[in-house]
Amino acid sequence: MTALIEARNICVRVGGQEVLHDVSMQIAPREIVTILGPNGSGKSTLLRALLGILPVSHGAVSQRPGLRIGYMPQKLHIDRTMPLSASRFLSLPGRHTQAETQAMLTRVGVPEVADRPMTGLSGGQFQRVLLARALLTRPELLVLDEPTQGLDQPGEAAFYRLIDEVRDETGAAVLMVSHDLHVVMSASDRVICLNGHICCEGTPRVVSNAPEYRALFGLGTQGALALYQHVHDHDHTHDDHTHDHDHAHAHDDKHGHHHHAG
Ligand SMILES: Nc1ncnc2c1ncn2[C@@H]1O[C@H](COP(=O)(O)OP(=O)(O)OP(=O)(O)O)[C@@H](O)[C@H]1O
Repeated sequence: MTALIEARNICVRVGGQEVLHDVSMQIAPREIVTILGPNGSGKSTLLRALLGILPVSHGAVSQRPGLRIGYMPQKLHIDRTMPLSASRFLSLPGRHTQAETQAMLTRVGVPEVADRPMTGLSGGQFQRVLLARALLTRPELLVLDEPTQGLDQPGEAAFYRLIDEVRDETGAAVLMVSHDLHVVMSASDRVICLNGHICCEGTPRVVSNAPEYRALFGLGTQGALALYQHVHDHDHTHDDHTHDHDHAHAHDDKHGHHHHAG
């Protein structure tokens, strides 16, 4: 298989409830794919199922053999009573040398935090250290769960630029969850709109014009829609439909082969 990672018709149950139903997706090398969806729509669950942290109740997940993944989780609890410096934090999982951790902190733009305690870092510094940790494994796939949480808008934009640079430098594919429609729409090759199942997917342009996406995000999408209205190709074929089974697909997307009923 050419995909780095693939889910085929997976269902995932959490706490006795089916959180994901019949989800199929795959990530190709070098792609930046973003999962969008309301709170509780199963985004983190999908990442965790793809990573093999959560079992699937139906379907299958496969990874390319030997695939190296760097994972940045949504939440990471650091014990406040334990004085843990950023460089020590980075050296722990993979036994990286101080030179390696320092070089990575420099790469992600926070060389000054090496000797500072993790609990004393700002939100933006903390997220960059988490990215550095994910990058130290030299991943072919970076999995980022809401990587810009707690960042202000300039911080967020800078973080997405950094991710884009990293992809260009290392060739890693990126799969991330984000709520920031503006940045997501401009920084992703492909967007997957999730609400327990895949509602629509495709290039940002296709998804931002999909009725499922608009229904899911309602008025909150005005900014992102305004941003893309003027560039979209005025293909309004989907807008004319009123029934529920009109799922948008990316016509210019070689991976857009999913046909899910609502
Ligand atoms: N440990 C758990 N026990 C019971 N239910 C859970 C557990 N973890 C998650 N869930 C439920 O599974 C559903 C999906 O959760 P998930 O965290 O994947 O959503 P999400 O889309 O990432 O949400 P958010 O945008 O708020 O981070 C939610 O309804 C949540 O309440």
